[in-house]
Formats: sequence, structure tokens, C-alpha cells
Amino acid sequence: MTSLDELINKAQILLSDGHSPEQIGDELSLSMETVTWLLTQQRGEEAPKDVHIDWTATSADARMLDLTTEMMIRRYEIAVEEGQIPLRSGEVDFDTVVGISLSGVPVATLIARGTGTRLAIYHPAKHSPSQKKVGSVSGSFASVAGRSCIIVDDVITTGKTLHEVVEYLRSHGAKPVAIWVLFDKRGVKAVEGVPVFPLYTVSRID
Ligand SMILES: O=P(O)(O)OC[C@H]1O[C@H](OP(=O)(O)OP(=O)(O)O)[C@H](O)[C@@H]1O
Repeated sequence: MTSLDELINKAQILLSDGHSPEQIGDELSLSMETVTWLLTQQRGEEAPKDVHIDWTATSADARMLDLTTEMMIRRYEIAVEEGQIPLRSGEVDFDTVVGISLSGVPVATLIARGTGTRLAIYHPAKHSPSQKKVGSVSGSFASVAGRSCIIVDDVITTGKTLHEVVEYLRSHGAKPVAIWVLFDKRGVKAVEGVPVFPLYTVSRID
């Protein structure tokens, strides 16, 4: 079975389990166009231009995940050293790491440990169980008001989640300083003026 066959299989299982195409897109980190194609593709029809990233070999092993977050921290240190993040002498860079639930949380936890900073958790609006979908910061972890934050997630697909988090933080008295992600599928330099530091940028060449 090819990896494409596996992806089609996964999408069909999720659909038969009752997930909506939008939920399948979120689950597999694919665009709606790709999900539609996976669920309805005809033989010979050309696949849309999207990529699926399977990083479970790393995410399933805490030590490898830890090493990966060390790379993310170093990537930011280099950006600061190169002046990409202009810091005034004595200025505090960030004191809080905001992990986006769910997949951003283990990454953010290890980054908070590696940088000696506080850990906050953001629940995106799309995960909200209430009728009115709103995002929130978990009361079980650090608060964000008055804090300088970096936002941490695994992947940028459309960028919608990050827009939401940046707006949430600003409207709740926090200062988003930077966004750290493992994979950027959009090639975005900034979200609402907040610079993005991906470890890997994914693009197609065709
Ligand atoms: O750029 P966007 O289009 O907003 O998509 C990216 C988001 O989608 C995924 O979350 P999701 O909630 O689907 O999965 P998770 O629960 O595994 O984090 C991913 O972890 C990002 O948070």
C-alpha cells in the first residue's frame, strides 16, 4: 500500500466514523480541496497540490521530541544573534510559552522546560464544546495577561489557528513576540505582525 493509499484509507475511516470533511482536514493537516479529492478521487484524476506530513516517528518518542525542541530553541537563538529579533539591552524576550492544543502542547512543554519559562495552553475555538465556538487559555496552566509570549504549534496549514491565537493574546493583555512551529506549509513570514520561525518550510516544486 502506498502512502497515498494509506491517506485515502485514513480519510475514508474518519468519514465513516462520522467526522466532517473539515474535521478530517484538521486531523490530517490537509486543505479542504485535498480532503475532497481524497474522499471522491476518480482514477486518473490529478491530485491537488498539497502535502501530508507524517512526523509520528519523532512525535511518538519523547527523547526525539526533546531533541527537536532543542533545535527550535537554537533556531530562535540564531535569529536573535543575527538581529532578526531586535532586543534592547536588558529587555525581556519572552517569559511564557503558549502551546496550542493539542499537538502544540508537548512541543511547548519541552520548550518551556528548555528555556526556563512559564507554560500556558490555548484551546482553539474549533475544539470548543459549546455552541458558540470561542478560544480560551486553560486555567490549569499559566495565565497570559501582562506576559510576553511565544506561540508554539506543530504545523501551519492555512494559518487560521495562529491568527486566532494572536488576536486572543492581544485582546487579553498579552504580547505575542514570536511564533515557533515545526512545519510551515504556507511559507508565512508573519501573522498579524508576529514573526514566524518554522523549523521546516514545506513547499512543492512543480
Ligand atoms: O493553520 P491551520 O489551518 O489553522 O491548521 C493548523 C492547526 O491544525 C492542527 O490542529 P488540530 O486541532 O486539527 O489537531 P490537533 O488536535 O492534533 O492539534 C494543527 O495542530 C494546528 O493547530
